[in-house]
Amino acid sequence: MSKMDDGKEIPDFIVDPGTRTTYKKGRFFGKACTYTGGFAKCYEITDVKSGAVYAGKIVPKKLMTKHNQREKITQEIAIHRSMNHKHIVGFHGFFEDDLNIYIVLELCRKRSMMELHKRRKALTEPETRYYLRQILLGVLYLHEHHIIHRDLKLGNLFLNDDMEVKIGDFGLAAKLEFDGERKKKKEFFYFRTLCGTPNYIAPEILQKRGHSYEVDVWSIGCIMYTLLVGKPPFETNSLKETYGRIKRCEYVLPPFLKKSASVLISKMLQPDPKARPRVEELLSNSFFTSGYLPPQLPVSCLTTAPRFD
Ligand SMILES: COc1cc(C(=O)NC2CCN(C)CC2)ccc1Nc1cc2c(cn1)c(C)nn2-c1cc(Cl)cc(-c2ccccc2C(N)=O)c1
Repeated sequence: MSKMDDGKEIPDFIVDPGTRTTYKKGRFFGKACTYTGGFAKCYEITDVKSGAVYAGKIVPKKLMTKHNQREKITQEIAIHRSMNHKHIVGFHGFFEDDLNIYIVLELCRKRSMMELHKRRKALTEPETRYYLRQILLGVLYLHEHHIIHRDLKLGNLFLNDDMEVKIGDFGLAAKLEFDGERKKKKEFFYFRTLCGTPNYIAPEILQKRGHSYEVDVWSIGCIMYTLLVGKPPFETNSLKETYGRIKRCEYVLPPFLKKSASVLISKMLQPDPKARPRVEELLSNSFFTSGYLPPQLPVSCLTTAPRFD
C-alpha cells in the first residue's frame, strides 16, 4: 500500500448496483487534482466475474460541497461516455455509492507519457512524429464532435501495451453548442491555477479572453516542443514568470531542431489563436509527410532511444 494511499474511504470490493458488477480494488496508481483542489484517485480495479482489469477513477463525494462540483463530474462523464475512438481512453461505465463516484476506464498498462518523458527526456524525431500523429487523430475526433479537451498534457496521454496513445481525463473538457462559440469559464481558469503548474495553458485563457478549439492546438505545440527538446517551452521556477512568458509567447527554439519541426512548433505556439492551424491542417504538415513515421514502437522506447536505420 503506497504511503499516498490511505484508501480507507474506498472499500476493497466496489459494487456497481446498475450492472451488479463487483470490482476488486487493486493497486493505487496515483491521484490528480479535481475542481475543488481536492483529490480524486485512480486504482487498478478487476471485475471479479470476468477478470477484466480497468483503471478506476474514484471521486470522493465529500469534495462535492457546492452544487457545481457535482455538475462538473456529470459533465466529464457525459462527454467521455459519448466518445468512441482508438486514441481516446475507453469509457466502460460509472456508478456511485454513499461515499464516492466511480468511473471505470480503459487500463493503459504503460502508464502516461509523463513517465516516458521523465525517463527519456528528449525523444527522437520519428518517435515524436509517431506519438504526435496519434494525439492529433484523437484531438481531430474531439474537435469534429465539438469537444475541446482544454487540459492536454503528458500526464493525460496514456500508453497501452501496444504503445498506442490514449487521450484521457475529460475533467476540464467542454462541448461547444454552436459554431463560433467562445468559452469564458472563469472557474475553469480558477481550477487551472488551483491545481499546480499551468502545464500547457494557452495565453487567451490566462488573459481571460474567450477561447475555443485553438487552446488544444497550443497545448499540442507545447507537447511537441517538450518531446523534442526534453523540457516544456515556458518552464521557469516561478508560476508568475511562466505565466508572463506564456502571455509574451517567449520561448527558445534550440538550433538542433530540424527546420520542419521548428516551423511547426512556431505555427502552434502563436499568441493569436486564429493564426494557429486547425488539427486537420497539422496532420498534413511536412513534419509528418516528409520524415520517417514508425508504424509501431517497441516497448523498449519507454527506457531507451530506438535506432531506425
Ligand atoms: C498499470 O497501469 C498503470 C500503472 C501506474 C503505476 O504503476 N503508477 C505507479 C506510480 C508510482 N507509485 C509509487 C506507484 C504506482 C499508473 C497508471 C497506470 N495506468 C492507467 C492510469 C490511468 C488510466 C489508464 N491507465 C486512466 C484512463 N486514468 N489513469 C489515471 C492515472 C493516474 Cl496516476 C491518475 C488519474 C487521475 C486521478 C484522479 C483524477 C484525474 C486523473 C486523471 N489524470 O485522469 C488517472
